[in-house]
Amino acid sequence: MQELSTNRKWTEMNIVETRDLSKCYVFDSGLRVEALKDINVKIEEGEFVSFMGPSGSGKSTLLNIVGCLDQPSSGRVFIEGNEVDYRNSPAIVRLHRQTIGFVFQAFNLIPAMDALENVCYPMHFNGVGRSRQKQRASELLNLVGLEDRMCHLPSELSGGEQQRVAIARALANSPRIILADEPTGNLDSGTGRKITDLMKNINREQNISFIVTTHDPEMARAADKVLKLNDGTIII
Ligand SMILES: Nc1ncnc2c1ncn2[C@@H]1O[C@H](COP(=O)(O)OP(=O)(O)OP(=O)(O)O)[C@@H](O)[C@H]1O
Repeated sequence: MQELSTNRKWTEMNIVETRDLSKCYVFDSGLRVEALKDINVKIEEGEFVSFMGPSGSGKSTLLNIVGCLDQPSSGRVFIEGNEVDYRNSPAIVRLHRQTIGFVFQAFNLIPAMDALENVCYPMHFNGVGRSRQKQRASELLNLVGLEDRMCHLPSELSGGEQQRVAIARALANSPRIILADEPTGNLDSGTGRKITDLMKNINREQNISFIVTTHDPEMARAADKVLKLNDGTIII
């Protein structure tokens, strides 16, 4: 009883929390890669947090586990105070539809859909009406500076423009958390700054928590908190 009430207190202020989270990849050869070792992080609602660290330090692995795209080897993850059960597929789908938005490093846009339709797509699964989908998608594409590219296919957009569509798509269902892997990594510095400002404005205005892996000092400066990883552990 006492343990339960302590757990509740610990989680209620945090939108994301990990406890002793570890990830170990084991290969057929017997080789083990300890990508994460006993990670404990607490991210408050509305916080903008950056994960920084050298290549291979575990940033993407941590982001993917928090985003329920991958499972930990051991340890626990709490989203909005609820422990994630990685075996409960319907619950994971709900988290992906309603709570967590993603920006992937490789964009992951649907090639046959234009920019507007790519942003509409996640809203379709949340039962948003067609005209509202188009209105919101159009507003979001305006926000990321692509008002004159709405009818372009991904193949007709630059890498930077595709990433901006991906950011607009991540915002489509007004998630509580956006997880972004190097969101400005493929943008020129001016566009990157606009995207950083946009993310920060949305973070402030809508109280959406952002967790971002980045090497970009501008993005790190925009963060409320920077967590530095090295060799699978948090060093700050
Ligand atoms: N699917 C996988 N199978 C085996 N090892 C993996 C896998 N994914 C990541 N790793 C290993 O886990 C460690 C952490 O990788 P991760 O991609 O999380 O690092 P990162 O900090 O995001 O790096 P980068 O900045 O280059 O993207 C690395 O040693 C990597 O080789």
